[in-house]
Amino acid sequence: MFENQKIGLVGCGKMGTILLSGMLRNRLVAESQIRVADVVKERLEEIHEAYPDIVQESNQPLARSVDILILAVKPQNLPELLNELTEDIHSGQLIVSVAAGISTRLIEKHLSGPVRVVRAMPNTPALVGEGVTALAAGAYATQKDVETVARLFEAVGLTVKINENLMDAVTGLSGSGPGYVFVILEALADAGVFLGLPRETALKLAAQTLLGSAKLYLRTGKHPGELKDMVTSPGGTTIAGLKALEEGRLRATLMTAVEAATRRSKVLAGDE
Ligand SMILES: NC(=O)C1=CN([C@@H]2O[C@H](COP(=O)(O)OP(=O)(O)OC[C@H]3O[C@@H](n4cnc5c(N)ncnc54)[C@H](O)[C@@H]3O)[C@@H](O)[C@H]2O)C=CC1
Ligand SMILES: O=C(O)[C@@H]1CCC=N1
Repeated sequence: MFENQKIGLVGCGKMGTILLSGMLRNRLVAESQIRVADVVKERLEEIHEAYPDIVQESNQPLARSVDILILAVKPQNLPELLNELTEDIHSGQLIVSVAAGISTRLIEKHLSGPVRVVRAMPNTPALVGEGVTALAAGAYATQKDVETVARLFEAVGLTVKINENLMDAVTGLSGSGPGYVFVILEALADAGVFLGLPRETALKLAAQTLLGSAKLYLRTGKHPGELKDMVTSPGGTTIAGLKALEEGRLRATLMTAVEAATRRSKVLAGDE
């Protein structure tokens, strides 16, 4: 599908390189089809060591020469980058932005003429091919463009298509979600350690329990409440633990966390 297409990546930080390695691992594209740019020389040196056939260029010539341009700089750096690239990006290209909180409308406003923009919100489990990425089309992007971008992100996990007005909520839930899950993982392991388990064993038990439970949900499609009931014997151990979770307001706390991150995404967008 990407044969003969040139893919450009501006911003080779955490998310940019996760995507890069996923695309290459899955042989969606060859190294020689990729152009990368970053303002930090060390990042480019690391990429050259790992992928010697990837072409390195500065932002403007890169933006001019590629078919698909992925923008993976921090949201705070994106407006300035778009100003730099206004004259280079043209209507024949497909632009992909992973920046939290930056709308396709804002990106389109910085560009001259109608440019097809698709916004993506991936997450870090993409590093091991288990990410989830939400995709939304800008004003000029077609469903086919969204499908094209989905193919790229399927190299690093699942994809979902959404309306862009829900993108801040996605950012608060799955974009930021790995942060919450690692705190939960660490807390479960701490509990095991408190009760005498070796740290390594406790972490393995906790991590596989999270992974297995998530898979059980995804594979069976059963309601989470039903799966919870499956493990909860009357008068047993789980219900005692669940009561403590309710007393600690775990559900409300998680909902507040997602809400706070969503609000922050809106602030980054300048919506609040
Ligand atoms: N890290 C994460 O979990 C997720 C990040 N994102 C989004 O991905 C984007 C990148 O985030 P990270 O990779 O975490 O940040 P990062 O700081 O690791 O990477 C950003 C890279 O962009 C480079 N850069 C900055 N200004 C530049 C410019 N003008 N030209 C070329 N390169 C430039 C930096 O040197 C850096 O290597 C952000 O917009 C963020 O909102 C989206 C989903 C998840
Ligand atoms: O914390 C952040 O702003 C980025 C966006 C989603 C995940 N990490």
